[in-house]
Parts: sequence; C-alpha cells; structure tokens
Amino acid sequence: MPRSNAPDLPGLLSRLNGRMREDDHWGDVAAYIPQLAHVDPHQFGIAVVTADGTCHVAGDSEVPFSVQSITKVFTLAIALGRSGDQLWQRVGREPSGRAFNSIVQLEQEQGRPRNPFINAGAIVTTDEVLGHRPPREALAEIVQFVRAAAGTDDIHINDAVAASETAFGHRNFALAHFLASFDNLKNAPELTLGTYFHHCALEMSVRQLAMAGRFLVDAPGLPRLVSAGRIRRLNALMLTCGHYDGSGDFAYRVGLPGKSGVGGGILAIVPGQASIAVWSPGLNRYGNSHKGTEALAILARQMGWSIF
Ligand SMILES: NC(=O)CC[C@H](N)C(=O)O
Repeated sequence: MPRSNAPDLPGLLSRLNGRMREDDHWGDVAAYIPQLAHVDPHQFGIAVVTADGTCHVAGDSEVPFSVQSITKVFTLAIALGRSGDQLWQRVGREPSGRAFNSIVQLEQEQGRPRNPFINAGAIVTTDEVLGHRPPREALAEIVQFVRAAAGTDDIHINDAVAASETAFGHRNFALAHFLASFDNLKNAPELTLGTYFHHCALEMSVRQLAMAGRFLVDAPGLPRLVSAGRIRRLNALMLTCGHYDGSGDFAYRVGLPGKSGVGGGILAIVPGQASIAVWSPGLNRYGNSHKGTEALAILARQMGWSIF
C-alpha cells in the first residue's frame, strides 16, 4: 500500500484548512504588480493528487489565482524539450542566494543567470521557447502544455494582470536589457518580456495546479509529458532553486521539491507519490506564500512525506 493513501488525507486537509484560518498572520500580498495588490490575503486552498489519480481538496480550492513564477517550471520543461542541454549554455543550475528579481549577479557572471527560476533565468528560458516565432504562437504552446498537463481546457491568461505587470515591470525590463547587452537574448527584450509577462499571468485553481503537476510525480498511473530523467532534473532544480533565497529554508522545513509564485501559490512534488498545490496570497520575506509554506511543512510531516 503506497504511503500516499495512508492517514485519512481528506480529513487531514480539512483540519489543515481550519488550522490555517485560526492564525491571523496572513503575510503581505505582492504590491509591485498593482493587480495582485488588490487580492484579499485572507484566502487559503490546498489540493493533493495522489499516485492513483485521486484529487483531494480543502479551502478555497476552486478559486483561480495568478500562478506567476510557477509557470517557470512549465516553460523550463518546454525549453528543454526544444533545445535540450544546449539551454545550459545560456542559464546555470545553481541556487542564487538572491531575491528573485536581483540584478547583481548578472553583471558579475557576464549575463548568464544562475538558474531558470529567478526572473533573469526565466526570461532566458522564455526567449528560448519563443525562438523566432511570434509571441502568440509561443504562448499558445505554453498554454496548451499546461492545459494538457492539467487535463482541462479551462485555464486562461489574465490579460489585465499581464498589462499591469508590463506597466510596472521596470526591474524585468532592466534584467532583459542587461541580458541583451551580454548577447543572451535572441529576441527584442519587449517581445521576450511580453511573452514572459503573459505566461506569468496564467490563472489556475489549486485543483488545476495540482493536476498540472502530475507529470512531475513519475507514477505509473499519472500522465507522462517528459522523460523520467528530465522529471528528476526538474525536481532537482525545484528543490535547489524553486524558492529563490528561501530554497534552503523550504527544503529544511518541507523537504520536497517546490516552486512558488508571487501570486501566493506553491506547487510541491512528492516523487512517486503526490502532486500538491497550495495557495494563500500573503507572502513571507522571500516572496513565497507564508501560509502555503506553513501548510506544506505540516502536511509533509503528518504524511511522512520527504525526499530525505
Ligand atoms: N516570483 C514571482 O512569481 C515573480 C514573477 C513575476 N511575474 C515577476 O516577474 O516579477
């Protein structure tokens, strides 16, 4: 009997939801994207898909939220599918120890971002996915990949969020132009960023996100979109880099590969056993969901889930 079917998971999720709502420290929503600053922080949802394909949910599990940087996992999978290991000439595989939008290492390291999950690295993988196509085509491929992974067509880009980020995206413009100055962008910064802002503005509920994460679990009954070797490598990068300068703390507390977004979502993977999505819009000092991290730490402990 796999451990994923062990202690009454639905009951556990429901108690976890209650416990998260008792404590009134919710963290602060991301204010640098005006559309996200309006989101009510007092929300919490969780979904777990186990290896047998069952999805258990609790809390605000059907509310679509801005998945933001969690899409970097999907764009990385697509970029590796298109370019293979050549991608690593343009972007590294080391934790940055810096905030997600930091620019300092880019100058020191001649325009090769530390990893694909910080903004500079994700701008490079987006540029790779874009190739020399119109952004609309690349976005269609990304949305199609996410929909196929989730098993539903009801996943959309929120254009107002993309526009809001474009209007205030001075940091990301700076990063993209810096990359271009080191000859590490194939497209005009505006085109690559337009694609990046739009895929970050994808919206999903935790149910949809947990379903979309199934391809990273590598269990016989779950959809397989990339090879087993690539699944392991995506998970390795999620563990070491998925929470930016909070990645070590997340590994210490949760013990699972995970990817966060400033919309307050986290996708975490229990290899061979489960795909977990949590969402609570208030963030901690690293820009990762405060209650999402708390909830994952408790769930992992209670289920005995850890890669260690
Ligand atoms: N950490 C995040 O989710 C950041 C993504 C956001 N779109 C940005 O570029 O700033």
